[in-house]
Amino acid sequence: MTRIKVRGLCQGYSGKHVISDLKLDIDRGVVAMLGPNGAGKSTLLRTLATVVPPSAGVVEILGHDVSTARSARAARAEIGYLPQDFGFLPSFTVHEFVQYCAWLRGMSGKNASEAASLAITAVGLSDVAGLRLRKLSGGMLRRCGIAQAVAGFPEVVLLDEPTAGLDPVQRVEFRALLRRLGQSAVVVISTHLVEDVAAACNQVHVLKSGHIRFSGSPEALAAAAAPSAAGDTPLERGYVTVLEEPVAA
Ligand SMILES: Nc1ncnc2c1ncn2[C@@H]1O[C@H](COP(=O)(O)OP(=O)(O)OP(=O)(O)O)[C@@H](O)[C@H]1O
Repeated sequence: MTRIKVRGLCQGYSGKHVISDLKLDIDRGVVAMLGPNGAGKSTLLRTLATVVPPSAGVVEILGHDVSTARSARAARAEIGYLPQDFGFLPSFTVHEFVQYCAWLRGMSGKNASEAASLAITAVGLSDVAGLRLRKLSGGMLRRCGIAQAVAGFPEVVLLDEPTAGLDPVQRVEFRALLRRLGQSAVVVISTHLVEDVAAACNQVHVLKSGHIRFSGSPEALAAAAAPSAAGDTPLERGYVTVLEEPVAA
């Protein structure tokens, strides 16, 4: 089943489109939205998360067309979302916060509590589960944000720059978590980091100026590299090549 289906999506701010006529089908696995600053990655994830309705076009999440409030609500129960600017409640403990976010998605209190414990363990925060969020470091807060997105193992997980602020060991552990999640859920991450794509993603879409410039496997992106392209790895060179290719008129 196509769990995320996008057709003719336009999205923007103050009447100016930052995403134009975008088409996307995502069935399973870990999928990267890779692109430079301002490409429209966060705008796309926000739209998939049903935070904002599409300006034009169709977005279907698990078969729900999210343009109406009712079907957006139905989809939201199965979406875990980590926004780029992740707001948190400083006086909540880690466990209370993750449980609260799971409860907001419609889980009962007991199930939400169990789901929170599992998610907190998955991101390596069990030792600080009782600590208030205002006491956490930036990297720990980011992991708490990831925990709330994956609590209860929703079918669709959307993570906006999830590895920002993580140290190298946490990043490696997080990629392993992504691979585990991707076995049952659709996981979409936005990132600037080709290392994240190489280590954890089955599929990558390169986004530039609101258009998809490449869709395929990380291996196919590496294979697209021009011999003269800048970059330290084949994947970086493939990414740079795709970004620099002229757009067909
Ligand atoms: N709330 C907003 N109001 C007005 N313009 C916005 C808003 N959010 C984003 N934009 C603009 O939309 C464009 C796409 O931004 P977006 O944050 O989606 O890109 P991005 O690929 O996620 O970038 P980054 O990697 O820097 O986070 C940018 O030109 C940005 O300035």
